[in-house]
Amino acid sequence: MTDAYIALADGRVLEARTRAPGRTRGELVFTTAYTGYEESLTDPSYAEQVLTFSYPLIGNYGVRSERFESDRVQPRAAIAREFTDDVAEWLAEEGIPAIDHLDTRELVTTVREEGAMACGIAAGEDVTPEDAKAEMEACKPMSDHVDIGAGVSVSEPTVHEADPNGAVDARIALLDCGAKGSIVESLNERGADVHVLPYDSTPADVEAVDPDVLFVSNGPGDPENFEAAKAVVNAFAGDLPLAGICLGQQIIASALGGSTEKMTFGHRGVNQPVKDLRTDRVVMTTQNHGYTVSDPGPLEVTQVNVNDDTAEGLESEEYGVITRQYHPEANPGPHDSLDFFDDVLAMSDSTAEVAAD
Ligand SMILES: NC(=O)CC[C@H](N)C(=O)O
Repeated sequence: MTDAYIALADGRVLEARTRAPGRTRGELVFTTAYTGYEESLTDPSYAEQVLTFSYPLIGNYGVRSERFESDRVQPRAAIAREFTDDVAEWLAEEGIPAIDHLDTRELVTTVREEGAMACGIAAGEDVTPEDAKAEMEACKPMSDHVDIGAGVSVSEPTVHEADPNGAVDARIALLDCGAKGSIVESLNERGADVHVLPYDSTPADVEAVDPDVLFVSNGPGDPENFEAAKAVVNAFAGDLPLAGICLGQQIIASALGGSTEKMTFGHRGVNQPVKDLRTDRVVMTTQNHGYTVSDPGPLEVTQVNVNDDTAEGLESEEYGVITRQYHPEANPGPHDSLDFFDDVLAMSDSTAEVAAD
């Protein structure tokens, strides 16, 4: 039954079935992840996007909040060939439109060829193709969401205490530009206290924490719009070890004089091959990004994507920087690169002291 429409920026309108009603708009992207739909749907990096799953059946092992990466569903809408009732009910409760029974292969091929694009969705009783088109026409380009961090960051500093059995003793200031919960957990379980700070914190706010490492999180939107975070990175570069994941890598590179650019359709999935240029070792990684570092500035590109050679890891001994474009914390996806967190904590003085004891 057709009771839903998706209008694409290329002028087409596709018919679908409503699984959760509503009207909305966003940047149409796809993930090839075949597992981890709860984690993906709660990843704050998907804010202002409409997420299409290329894997055809989404929801076949239920919905459990233990697997959530934040406290709500983050994309503006979700699309699959088929959603189970569990997922459809969850999305409906959250007020997130969901549609299925459309040819998602066609949608994914379109995005691969034409790039991530504006779309509009109208789902539910009495909607028309014109409703979907009106939503699409009101959709802003991602770079116009200049204050996107405000919707996904903590509003007050929040402390997540270390697991007392963790191997290290360190304090991390995590600039929360839309952080996934697993990043905090990965640091806590190794023994680091994590002070989560608002995305627009000042250098003085970071100073107040007196951290061993400044960590810039993942997050949605165009990295060039995170002016406050770039200023914080600049204030501490060379004085404090710096680490970043995804948006964090982009912000750190840009702050230190490099640059970023938008990719055609980005990398979203759980089997992106990344090669470490120093060891020639390739690991499978989880990814979710639409921008990339095009110029690393003073940082060295230490890891690249095997498919398209884009920068996956940046480091600098001089500045004390280690960043990743992919998601070492996994969730969803492979655990092959969890040692990133050990490498980050090895940069902190207190780790060195503990190790020397
Ligand atoms: N997962 C992320 O941190 C994404 C970073 C950035 N918003 C991008 O799309 O490239």
